[in-house]
Amino acid sequence: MDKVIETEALTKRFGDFIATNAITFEVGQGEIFGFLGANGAGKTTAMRMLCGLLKPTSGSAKVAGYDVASQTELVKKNIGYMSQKFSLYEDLTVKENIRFYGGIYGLSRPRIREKTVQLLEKLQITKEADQLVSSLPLGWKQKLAFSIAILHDPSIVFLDEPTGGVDPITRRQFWDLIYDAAHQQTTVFVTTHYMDEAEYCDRISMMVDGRIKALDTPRRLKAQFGADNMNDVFLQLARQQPSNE
Ligand SMILES: Nc1ncnc2c1ncn2[C@@H]1O[C@H](COP(=O)(O)OP(=O)(O)OP(=O)(O)O)[C@@H](O)[C@H]1O
Repeated sequence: MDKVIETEALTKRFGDFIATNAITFEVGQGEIFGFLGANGAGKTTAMRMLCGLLKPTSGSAKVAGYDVASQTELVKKNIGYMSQKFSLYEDLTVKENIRFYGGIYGLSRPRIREKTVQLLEKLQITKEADQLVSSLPLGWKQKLAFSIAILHDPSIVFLDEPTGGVDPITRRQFWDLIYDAAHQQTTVFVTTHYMDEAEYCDRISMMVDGRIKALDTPRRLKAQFGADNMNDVFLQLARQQPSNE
């Protein structure tokens, strides 16, 4: 398995507070890696470091082969990122958003045109191409934001709670797009609060108070914790006493 993310004791402190505490893990090419934890567990902080947006206090990480502290521009070029408040421009049309981000990612005009047609067809929104993004339902915006995050064919895409606020069917459709990307060998690194989504991941890490407390396939985690579902695994981990390691 080619590794596209490798971290070694990656740590972020804010003053005396340790938001991400010496996390070490690897993610392979084409893997769907779920990054789970309660609110405030340190997921967004870790993800921002991996995207080259936040300098680690100590430890190290390589993403797509580049060091996240010293090669931030190369990291950013090789990843896609969809934040919780995904970054589409509401006052631009669907097509204008695609064109805008295609330009930011450095795609040529013909390539942007080609990608636009493909994307609109895939999402079945060709008719809506000239509508303002603000007029689209939330689930469509999420799918559009994801498709735009991978417009430049990055080797990894980071998704920070990409499906918040939509129903299970719409979430399921979103995950079809994730599977497609993974089949094309794009690595998907995803945080979520939804435990049904956790089941869709190849492997999952569970973070508690800045540390990774468990990391494995959903099936093995359930076996390890004697749990029927991921929610149960999550609750068991969250209930454990803080350790003094
Ligand atoms: N810039 C900052 N300065 C100080 N503390 C911060 C800063 N950014 C995050 N924190 C703290 O670090 C902790 C981890 O935050 P983080 O956003 O990484 O958690 P999270 O697991 O992503 O949570 P959520 O699911 O709510 O997004 C929180 O207690 C947060 O208040």
